[in-house]
Amino acid sequence: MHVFFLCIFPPCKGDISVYPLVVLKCLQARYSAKVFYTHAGCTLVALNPFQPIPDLYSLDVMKEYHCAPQPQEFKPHIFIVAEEAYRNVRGQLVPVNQSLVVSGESGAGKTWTSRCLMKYYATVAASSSVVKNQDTVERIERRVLDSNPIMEAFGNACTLRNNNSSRFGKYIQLQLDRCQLLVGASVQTYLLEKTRVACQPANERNFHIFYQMTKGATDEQRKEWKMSHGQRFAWLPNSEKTVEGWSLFLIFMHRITFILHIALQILAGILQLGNVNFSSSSDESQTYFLQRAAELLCVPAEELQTCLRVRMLKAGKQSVLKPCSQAECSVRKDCLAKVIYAQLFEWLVTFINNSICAEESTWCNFIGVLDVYGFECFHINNLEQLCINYANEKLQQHFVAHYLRAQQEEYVSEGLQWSFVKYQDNQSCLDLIEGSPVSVFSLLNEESRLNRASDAKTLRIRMEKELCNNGNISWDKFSKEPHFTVAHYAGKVNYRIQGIVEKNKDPVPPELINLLQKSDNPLLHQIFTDKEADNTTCKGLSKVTVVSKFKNSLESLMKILHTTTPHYTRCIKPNPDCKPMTFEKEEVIMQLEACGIVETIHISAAVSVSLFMQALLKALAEAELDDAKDLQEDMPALNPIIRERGSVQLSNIQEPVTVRGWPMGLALASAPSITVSLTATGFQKMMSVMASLNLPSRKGEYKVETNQYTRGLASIRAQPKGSVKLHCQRSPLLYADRQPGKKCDVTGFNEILLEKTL
Ligand SMILES: Nc1ncnc2c1ncn2[C@@H]1O[C@H](COP(=O)(O)OP(=O)(O)OP(=O)(O)O)[C@@H](O)[C@H]1O
Repeated sequence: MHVFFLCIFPPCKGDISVYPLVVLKCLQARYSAKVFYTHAGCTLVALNPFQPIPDLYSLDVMKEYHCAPQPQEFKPHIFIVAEEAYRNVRGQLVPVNQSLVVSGESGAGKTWTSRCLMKYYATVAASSSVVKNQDTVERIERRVLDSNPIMEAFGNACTLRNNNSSRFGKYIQLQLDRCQLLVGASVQTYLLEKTRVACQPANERNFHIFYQMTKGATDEQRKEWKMSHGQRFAWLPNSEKTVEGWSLFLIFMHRITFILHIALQILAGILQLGNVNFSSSSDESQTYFLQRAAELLCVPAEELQTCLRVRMLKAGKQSVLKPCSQAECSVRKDCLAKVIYAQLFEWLVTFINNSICAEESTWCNFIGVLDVYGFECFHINNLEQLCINYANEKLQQHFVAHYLRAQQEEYVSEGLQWSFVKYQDNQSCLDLIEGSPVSVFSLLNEESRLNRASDAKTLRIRMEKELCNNGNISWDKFSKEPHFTVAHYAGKVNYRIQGIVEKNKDPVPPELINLLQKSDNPLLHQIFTDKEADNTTCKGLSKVTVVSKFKNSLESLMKILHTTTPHYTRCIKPNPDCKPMTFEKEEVIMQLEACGIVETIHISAAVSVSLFMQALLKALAEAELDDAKDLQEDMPALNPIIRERGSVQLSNIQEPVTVRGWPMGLALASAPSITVSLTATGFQKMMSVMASLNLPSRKGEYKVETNQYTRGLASIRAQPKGSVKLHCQRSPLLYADRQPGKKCDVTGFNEILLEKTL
């Protein structure tokens, strides 16, 4: 039997690693032309300009997008995403509720984007009713928008990567009534970085609210907060820098309610607590600050001191008191501050929700905005990064499922067999992290429940033994620090084991909770008494670990996401120094990997090669030629190639070009180059089919249009020695701005590029 080759290859050669580079070039060219938004498949890529762009988000622009018959034909913009979601609700397209998922690394522009989205809805979803019911509408829009700076004051901080970094994730649900008017909102938050209260990384700061208080306090407030002029606080490093959100804080102070005053008094107590030093040489100052802290927290000073200095050990029914070492006292002090701040933040979110949430009977649909931390990989990674990256894995899985579903719908409507395409998703990585019966989380939880100090080396050995069947985990046995490495969809991350179990336990000595429950501060008393009722604090037995709590909250989020129509926006930070108009390629390429854009291209490539082949076969079959059968018999040869993405050579890349006046467009078709063995008969039949199809030919090359199936094009040329070269292209993944009023014809776009290569 002779073996011939059917080569499908795209216009120019390269390999899989070239893809992100082409996307990069396109984004860079657009950035330097001050074009910050780009569509990439079903995702909007948003580059951070790091400077205000006049009129990009003005009221007029909002109206333009809102009123356009086809906003998607306008320049890519966050308002297209906003409007599309809004119209879906209006059209009651199932699923009617929408989720706008905004992701990206710290400083990439997620909060900015979320704010833009909220302002958009506060404008367009209210405008038509202003006349009807001005008071209510004005109030609710304002209240929703006003809740932002309050929450940012408590949950944001100045970090090395962003002067206004959100240290928590949030899902804001904008509630719409039957006429799609904004009638309320609610906020769900995730994983506040509470360690920052008592420990700020070098050159970073504590939460904004503390600086706003120390700078903005009136004399009267200073007195109330027992804060002398110019007093320095150990937990407020870098106080000399400008205070983020200070002007908003002043407005906030004017409108502040009585209960928020009480909350600020508690924060003042935390600041004084931070100045308590347990070294024996500073007994006097210890008493001084401790006294102030106790007064502000409304607890007896001696009891506070005892709680911080003496540990209660349970031995059967007996309790034994044991003095703590200096280091242990500090840990207890930090723990007290963290638990107070975390509970206060939770209370604040409930407080805000109570003031902005509409009554259930008044709203019927919602648009959710999800602003979560992006994938993180630092030099040292701990439990926080594991949780964040786990959340990103979950979201990536959701994104891929959505993306494939969208493609599936398109292809099924075109009569193609979707079942042919199998894609290996990130389930095995999720199994590794959260799966049952054994996973990283289950082992951490088991270890956390044992009543003994955890040993990093022993835990590593246990992990290795229990999880060795999962290919996503590995270990460098020669590393000094015990760690484990997880191969995430966005790259490998090393997690340090030392301290991870303690973080997961997040222990709060019961003595501290008892003390806070006795507080005369009504708010402090309330939040800790309520907590006891819901069993989440450490009264000893029913402690929920950090990963369990996070997993549960993420599962609820995923449940909501699964019932909504998602829209994805990936924010990209073009340089680490937050400089305007500076595009650093290495920085961007890492984020393209981390936000899953590269992964999407891979999937798209795997999908399209399969579908393209099907389309071609279908075209041949529809020409009523039996000969296509032989080709179909050879199709199974494609399966393994498609499944093992690594063996598929991707090489159909075009440089960014200017076509038909579309600036810096990019044709990035997603059909890779593959080699398939055909039988001699198969090859001959294929050639005779080609000849009988009456295709237009140029220089001995045939051009087949398969747009009715794939919106793609192919050109086929018989090669010497009996092989066939097939150029194929599908819809570009990334495309240029579409001209207003003119439908973007992606096929036409490809056609031009194809003509160039013929
Ligand atoms: N579209 C934009 N136009 C102008 N400036 C922007 C835009 N997007 C972001 N910025 C600037 O970038 C800064 C960082 O953005 P933002 O706070 O939204 O990042 P983030 O992704 O939410 O970061 P983190 O995860 O740390 O909270 C903003 O304070 C703002 O100065």
